[in-house]
Amino acid sequence: MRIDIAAVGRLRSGAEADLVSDYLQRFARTGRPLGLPAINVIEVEDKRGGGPQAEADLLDRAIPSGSALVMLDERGTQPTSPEFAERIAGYRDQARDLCFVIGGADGIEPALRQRADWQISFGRMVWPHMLVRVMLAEQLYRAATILAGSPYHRA
Ligand SMILES: C[S@@+](CC[C@H](N)C(=O)[O-])C[C@H]1O[C@@H](n2cnc3c(N)ncnc32)[C@H](O)[C@@H]1O
Repeated sequence: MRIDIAAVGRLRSGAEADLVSDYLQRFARTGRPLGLPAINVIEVEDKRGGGPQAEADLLDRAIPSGSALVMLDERGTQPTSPEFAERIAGYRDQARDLCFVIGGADGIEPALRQRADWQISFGRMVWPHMLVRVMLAEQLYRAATILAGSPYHRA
């Protein structure tokens, strides 16, 4: 199994980059004994201002073929953290590669979005994509702690 996050935009050094790096390191440490691999972040950037279609083309080329696609979108379903963890464990148990997709300022192009195996939302409000990256990294770490039975997730 491999897990990737394919995201539009380059995350420069700063608070968000530090948080993403910290949560992904924690995920790697907690996930290893559970059979969960370290997560790769794939960044794509369209410097010509081609909008969602150009970003979709770049994402399409960057997404590892055969991966189950989990798209981050405010219109998606809102799983609880334990449901999210269970779903990740399910992909692991099927030895299915997994790629999370985060769009750019104008969102994920509709045809690409329709290819999603699962669309998940962090609420109906729109968040900046770099913050969504932090939130996703935290939820992935939380999922690993839930699967490990560790006390991080207290709910
Ligand atoms: C600034 S938002 C784009 C919003 C855009 N209006 C749209 O229609 O998708 C950039 C990206 O952040 C992610 N995002 C923003 N808010 C989100 C939310 N509430 N839940 C899940 N993902 C979100 C999505 O991947 C989105 O493509």
